[in-house]
Amino acid sequence: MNKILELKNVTVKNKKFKLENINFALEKGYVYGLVGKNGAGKSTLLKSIYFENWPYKGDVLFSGFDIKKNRRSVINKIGYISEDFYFIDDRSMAENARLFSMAYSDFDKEIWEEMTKKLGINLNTNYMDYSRGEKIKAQLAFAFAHKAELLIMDEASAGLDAVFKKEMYDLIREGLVDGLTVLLTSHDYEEIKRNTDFFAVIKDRVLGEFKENIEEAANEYF
Ligand SMILES: Nc1ncnc2c1ncn2[C@@H]1O[C@H](COP(=O)(O)OP(=O)(O)OP(=O)(O)O)[C@@H](O)[C@H]1O
Repeated sequence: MNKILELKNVTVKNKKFKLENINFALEKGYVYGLVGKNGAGKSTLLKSIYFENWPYKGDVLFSGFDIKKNRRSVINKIGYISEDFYFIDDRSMAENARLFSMAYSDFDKEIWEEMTKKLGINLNTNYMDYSRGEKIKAQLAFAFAHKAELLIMDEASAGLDAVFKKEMYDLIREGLVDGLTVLLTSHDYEEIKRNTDFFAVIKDRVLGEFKENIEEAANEYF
């Protein structure tokens, strides 16, 4: 198994909530879906993997490297796509890309220009003036431009129009061929069923195993 992300005995928590004993490994080239009711802990888990200020206990390995010890290089290879991503609100997207690209060693300006053009992103608009869908488009283009190997997508597709949703999953499918891996959450059962290869359910503060059969996973959910 060519593991891109592995969690070993991980505990994530915030002031009111704890998810313990999380163990899973994601193989490269697949889409993994996390399912769970509102408040189940999906975002807490994803934020803890990506953001330094969401500490966890246990080991999180990216391509075998401990994230805590190799944060800078690992973050270069992860695209985090959600409302929580941190572009600067009162700067244009062009300025945001200029500033943020400095932190990404593999940022490819040509891919950025090609993707933003393809997705119809107006780079002169301030980030805060984008609609929710436009923000997600910009984040996705940015992640592809810095050659992310893992996309963590927290409710990224919520509220997207049908055309962009299809475009987004088409881009993901193309990326999978080159070894991209995606870990996503969504509340849209049909969408997650159509676009995800493995599913895991968080229920009663426990994360179940990733399974190929969504019906089986969903039995635990409903
Ligand atoms: N910063 C925080 N401080 C305190 N409690 C928090 C914080 N963030 C989340 N929580 C609580 O932790 C629990 C898990 O929340 P989380 O956002 O991870 O769930 P979720 O599965 O992503 O939910 P949703 O599907 O509604 O987005 C909830 O009870 C929530 O109220």
